[in-house]
Amino acid sequence: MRRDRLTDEFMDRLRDRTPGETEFHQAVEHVTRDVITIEKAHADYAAAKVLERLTEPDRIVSFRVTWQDDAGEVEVNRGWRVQYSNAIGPYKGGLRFHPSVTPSVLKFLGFEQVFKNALTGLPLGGAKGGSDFDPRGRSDAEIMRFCQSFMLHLAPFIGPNRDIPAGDINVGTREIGWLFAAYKLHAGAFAGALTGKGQSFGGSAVRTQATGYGLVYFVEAMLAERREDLEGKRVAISGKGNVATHAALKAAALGARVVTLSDTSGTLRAPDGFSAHAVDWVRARKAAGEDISSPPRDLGLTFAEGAMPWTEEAEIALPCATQNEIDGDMAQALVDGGTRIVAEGANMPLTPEAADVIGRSGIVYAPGKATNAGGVAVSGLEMSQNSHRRPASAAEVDADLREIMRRIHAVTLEEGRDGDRPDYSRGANIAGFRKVADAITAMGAI
Ligand SMILES: NC(=O)C1=CN([C@@H]2O[C@H](COP(=O)(O)OP(=O)(O)OC[C@H]3O[C@@H](n4cnc5c(N)ncnc54)[C@H](OP(=O)(O)O)[C@@H]3O)[C@@H](O)[C@H]2O)C=CC1
Ligand SMILES: O=C(O)CCC(=O)C(=O)O
Repeated sequence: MRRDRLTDEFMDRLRDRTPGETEFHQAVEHVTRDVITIEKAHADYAAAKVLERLTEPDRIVSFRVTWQDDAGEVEVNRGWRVQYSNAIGPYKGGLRFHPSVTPSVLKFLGFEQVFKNALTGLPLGGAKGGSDFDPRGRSDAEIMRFCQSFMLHLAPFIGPNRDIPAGDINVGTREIGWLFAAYKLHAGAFAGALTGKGQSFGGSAVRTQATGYGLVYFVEAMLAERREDLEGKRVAISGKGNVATHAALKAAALGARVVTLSDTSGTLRAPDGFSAHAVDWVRARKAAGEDISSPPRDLGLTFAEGAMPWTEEAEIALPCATQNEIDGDMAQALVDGGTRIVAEGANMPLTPEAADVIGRSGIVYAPGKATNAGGVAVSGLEMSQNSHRRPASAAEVDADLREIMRRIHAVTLEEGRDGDRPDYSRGANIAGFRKVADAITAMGAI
């Protein structure tokens, strides 16, 4: 990573204030290197101490979640909601249920969400929440009871004009249904305090697909800049969840050959490209809580235990699993394999070492805060539909999503033009920062 004295001093102060929060420091440093000189050059931003304010969440709600397992035993987990910034709109961002969830992880995700949501052009503040609850190996009834208890604790702090959670890792439409039912009981009212709802009770068409589709629309726009398209391109994707599988389906529909999907057990390879049928099989494994190690013969897939997708030759790489999934060695494998574009479906999938390797290579890199913003953008559209009490058709939402992703691409490119090779990362950081900074400075010191 580029080094500069101002950022190093800023980061030293942050690390002193927040010891041990490594994921949070990683996310903040990435943004700070691009925006600290913008803040210093802008007298209002500097006087308002925008960056210092943006490295402290508005508040963190922390709670105990007690629930009963199928054997009747009491289980205790921890839950949090990081309400990061509501400078440009109500708090908005997903809920993650995974044993790796900590306040540091949720602070990094909330921080990223602030800039991402600003880039959508919609009035959405940033937040993130979740629990260290591990749904793996739990029955449906146990997961439902956990969701109900989690929401009883969270409900007093959210609402349609206050904070609107949605899904993230291990929180899909099914969990949102259980969370929404508990919210509705608590509030004594039917209000759009969650997005990603089922379409029969206020959910938007295309929200489930939106992050993966949006990622591919962004890549389409990157290719169009070079007068290219997806036809015939080899695309390596990691993950087997919501984002990965919908990115795979959309990329294949636009003519690309998707050559990998993966989970924590290993990587599935499809030298001739995943068919929609093969992607459906992967989705079904995820829904059943099972790994992808035994694909049926007729799907044309081979499984490599413990392997990652990045040694497979591909022009385009879409990491869609989780943070820090690509380390320096895997980034080098991407460079050696001739990858030309890395666009992030996951939030912060590159370690700092991987970001350095890719930064020094000729790869064009686009960060998650721009490329995976399609999910939250359609959540914003769901909020509008709920307020108007008027659902939109799938065709309307998909067209809006594509247009929003094109606009995000245009804005990040405009701010990130750098010779022949666009710096989308710098563009996204600066464009997101300016929007939030303008709102913060306009509101004075409070
Ligand atoms: N859902 C959304 O709308 C949005 C999601 N994102 C981001 O996208 C990423 C994926 O989220 P989502 O698809 O919703 O989550 P899901 O829960 O649907 O899927 C996540 C999948 O990733 C796999 N995985 C986790 N770690 C690894 C790893 N190291 N290597 C390979 N596979 C791994 C898991 O495998 P296993 O089953 O083995 O654990 C799991 O199946 C996250 O970073 C999330 O924050 C960003 C914007 C919006
Ligand atoms: O739709 C939302 O509010 C959540 C999206 C999300 O969590 C994300 O963009 O990482």
